[in-house]
Amino acid sequence: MLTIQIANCSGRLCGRQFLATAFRRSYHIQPFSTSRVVQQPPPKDPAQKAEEEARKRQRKSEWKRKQGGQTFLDHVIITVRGGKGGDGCAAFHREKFVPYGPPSGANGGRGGDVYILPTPHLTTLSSVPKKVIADAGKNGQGSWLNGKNAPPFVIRVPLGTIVRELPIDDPRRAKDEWAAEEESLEGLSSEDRRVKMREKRWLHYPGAGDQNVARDFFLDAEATHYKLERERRIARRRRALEEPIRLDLDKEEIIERPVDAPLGIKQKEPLGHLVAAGGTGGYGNTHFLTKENRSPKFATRGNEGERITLELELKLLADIGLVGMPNAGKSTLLRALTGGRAKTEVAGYAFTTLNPVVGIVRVAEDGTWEGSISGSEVHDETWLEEQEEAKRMQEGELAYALTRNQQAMDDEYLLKMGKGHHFDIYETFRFTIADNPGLISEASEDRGLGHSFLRSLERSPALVYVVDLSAPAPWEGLRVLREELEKYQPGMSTRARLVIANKADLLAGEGSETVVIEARNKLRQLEDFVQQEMILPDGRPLAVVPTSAKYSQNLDRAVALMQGYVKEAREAQ
Ligand SMILES: Nc1nc2c(ncn2[C@@H]2O[C@H](COP(=O)(O)OP(=O)(O)OP(=O)(O)O)[C@@H](O)[C@H]2O)c(=O)[nH]1
Ligand SMILES: [Mg+2]
Repeated sequence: MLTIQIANCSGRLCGRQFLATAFRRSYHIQPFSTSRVVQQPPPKDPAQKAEEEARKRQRKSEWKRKQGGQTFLDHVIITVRGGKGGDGCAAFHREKFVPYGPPSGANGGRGGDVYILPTPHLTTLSSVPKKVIADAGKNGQGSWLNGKNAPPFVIRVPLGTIVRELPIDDPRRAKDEWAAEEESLEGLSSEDRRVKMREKRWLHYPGAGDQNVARDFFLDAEATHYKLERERRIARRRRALEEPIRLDLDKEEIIERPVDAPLGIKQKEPLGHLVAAGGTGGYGNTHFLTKENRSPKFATRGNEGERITLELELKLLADIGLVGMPNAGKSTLLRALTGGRAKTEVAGYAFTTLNPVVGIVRVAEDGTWEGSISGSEVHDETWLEEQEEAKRMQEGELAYALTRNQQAMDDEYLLKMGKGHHFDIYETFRFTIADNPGLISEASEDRGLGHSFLRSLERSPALVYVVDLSAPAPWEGLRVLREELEKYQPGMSTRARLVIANKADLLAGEGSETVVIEARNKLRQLEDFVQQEMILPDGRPLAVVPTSAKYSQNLDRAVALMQGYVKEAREAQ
C-alpha cells in the first residue's frame, strides 16, 4: 500500500503538503497514522494499579518532606513592609490657545496595606512568606489624574496563631525606613547627604531642578515636609513602644452577607488585622499652588510603607492529642471520629501525615457523636475513597444527594435517626482532637519526622496512645512512645490517659474459634502490660480500648472516655 507521510504543520498547508493532499484525495489514499502502528499497552489489573498509585503517592509525600515545604512549622519570624506610595506628578495643563495652563500634576496612590488573616484550612506556618512587601501605589499623572491605590496584601495564617511584634531593641527586628536610609548615607559629606535625601523625596519639572532648590518657596516646602516626617517617625516609635502588636488569632473572621445583596456585585472579603500600613502617595505640583506661586515646578515622591518584624507562633488548641507509631491508624481514627470532615491523608505507608491536623468531635446528649451517624461506616485509604467518589460522581449517583445540612433539616432523616441526632440542636459537648505525624524510636535524634511537632501538643490536656493491635508486640510500641514523649519534655507522658488498640478487626481472621482466642490473649497481654507499667499519677492504670477505626467499631467507648478526660481538664482549669 502506498503511504505518504505528511509533516505535522500547524496553520495553512505549505506547497508540498497541498500537493500531497490533492494527490491523496484523487487516489483515495489514507494518510499515514501512527495510531495504527503503535500497539496500545494491555490494560493493567486493579491490584497492580493500586500498587503503582500507592508508590506514586509515597514518592510525592517523600519529595514534599525533602523539600521542607510542607513540614510542620510552628514558629517563624517575618518582615513585613507596607507598599510604597506612588509619586506625585509635576505637570502643567496644555491646550490649544492655552499656552501657559495651570499646574495639573496629581497625587500618587497609597501603597498597599498588609493584613494578617486567620484561615481555618491552614495547619502550618510553612506557607507564610518570610518577607512581605505590598504593592506600591501608582504614580500620579498630568491632567489631574490621581494614581491608583494599591490592593491590600493578606497574609494567611492558621487559626491558633499568636502574632507578636518584635521589641524595638531586638536585634532580629528589621530597621525602619529612616534607620535604613541613615545607614545608606553613612560616610557621605553633609552636602552629598542633603542632595541624596532630596532626590529621595522630591521630583522636579524637567529642567527646573536647579532653579527650584535655590528658591525660598521650595526650601519652605521642604522644611514642612521634613517636619511632618519627623512627627510620623516619633508617632511610629511611640506606638511600637507603647502598643506593640499582639494578636491571638483563634477565631475565624466572618463577614455577614446581607440576604438581599444584589447579585453580581462583588462582596467584601474578610481582610483580617492591619499590621503594616502602606505609605501615602506623594503630592502632585497642584498641591503646592498658592497665590504667591502660581506655577510650582516640583512634586513629592511617595512615602515608604511601614516596616515591621513579626514573630508568629502556632499553638494548636486541641483537647486531645493522638500519639502513635506510623501506620497505627491515627488519621483513620480522626476521620472516623469526625465523620470524614477532618481532611487528613490516610495511606498504607509510614509518615503519611506530615503536619498535625485538628478535627472537632461533636457529642450529643445520649452519648452518640456526629461521626457515628452522619459519616460513612468504612474509612478507607484516601486515594481509594477519592476513586470511589469519582466513580459515583460519574455514574450520577450524587446528582440528587443531600448535603449534610440539608440532611439535618430533612424530617425523614430525623425520624430515621431518632431524637438526639440533629446535631445543630442537640449537640451538648464538643472537643477537638489532633492527629499527628508518626513517632518512632529515637525521634529525639531527629529520626523519622523528629519530634518537634509535639510542641503543638504541649497545651493539650490529654494525650491518647494509638497502637496497632495486629503488630507482633504492640506493647513494645507503647514503651517507645512513652520514652519519646519523656525525651521531648520530662513529665509529658503523665498526660497520656488512654491506649487505643486499633486494627482489632485484623485479628478476627476468618472468625474461627482459635483465632478469636488468640486475639483475646493478645489483648489481655497488652492490658497486663499497661496495668503493670503504665500507671497514672493517681495510681490508676491507663484505660485500654480495642477499636477498628477503619470500620468504626467500638469507638463509642473511646469517645465517652475522651469526653470524660476533657470535662475533667476543663473543670480543673
Ligand atoms: N484493617 C484496618 N486497617 C486500618 C485501620 N485503621 C487504619 N488502617 C489502615 O492502616 C493504614 C495506615 O492508616 P493511617 O490512618 O494513615 O495511619 P497513621 O497512623 O495516620 O500513619 P502515619 O500518618 O503515617 O503516621 C491505612 O492503610 C489504613 O487503611 C483499622 O482499624 N483496621
Ligand atoms: Mg496519619
